[in-house]
Amino acid sequence: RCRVKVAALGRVALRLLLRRGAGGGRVCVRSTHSFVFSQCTHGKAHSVLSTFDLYADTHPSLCIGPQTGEALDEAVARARPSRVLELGTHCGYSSVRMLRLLPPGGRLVTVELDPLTAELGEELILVAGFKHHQFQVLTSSSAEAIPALRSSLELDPGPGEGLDLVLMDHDPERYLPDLLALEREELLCPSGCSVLLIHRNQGAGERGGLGGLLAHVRARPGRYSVESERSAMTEIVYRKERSTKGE
Ligand SMILES: C[S@@+](CC[C@H](N)C(=O)[O-])C[C@H]1O[C@@H](n2cnc3c(N)ncnc32)[C@H](O)[C@@H]1O
Repeated sequence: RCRVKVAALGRVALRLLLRRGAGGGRVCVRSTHSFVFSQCTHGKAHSVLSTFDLYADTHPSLCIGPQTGEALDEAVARARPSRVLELGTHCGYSSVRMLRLLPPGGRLVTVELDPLTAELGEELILVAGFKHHQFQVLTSSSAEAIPALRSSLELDPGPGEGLDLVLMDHDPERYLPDLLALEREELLCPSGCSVLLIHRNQGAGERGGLGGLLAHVRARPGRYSVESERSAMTEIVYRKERSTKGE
């Protein structure tokens, strides 16, 4: 009876260890960076991405991963953006995913609050083969970065041109205030801007920060439409040039 109890305890301990290793433990930016840096083929974006995925198979990770990554690839292919803003760089996984799909002359500005994460993320984007004329990492909160974005994006003053795509994967409580700030600063391209919102917890779409944003969007059908909702990503499209009756 004692052997059976010890074996059962062993199984519980193993399950806890595995759960902690694959998802329940703490995300370590340094460990993610050093694994990807040392295991990938430098200069190859696809190798950097698959090495991130390999790491996430056995370690806690905040990267969007391959499934949401595919939904992101499709949204980028549809929008064919030249100017992209990402809020929440982390280690650069989604930055690399988007950069590899941008046309020549395309540019990504990615914003990361934590200085160490921003530094390590920037290094992995360079390791993937991208150059500083293609991307810029801004070490700042989204709230501070947005009012200063016009110069980083090399946009002319005033409306007319702007961001073609925005990926929000930072803090869901900031999704609505940051969208409002992007509108206020006239940074969203008036002829169409895809705004991609990552929601990691199932059902979170209708709660908390993302819920507030979707309520704002649905209340303004002349300006926004919800394009798709799949694989933990909701895509909305902003357009200012069509009829804005009642706004
Ligand atoms: C979930 S991770 C982003 C993962 C990334 N999109 C990927 O797939 O690799 C969120 C990141 O946003 C950063 N962050 C959180 N709040 C932020 C804010 N207000 N402004 C800028 N970055 C923020 C965090 O430090 C973290 O690195």
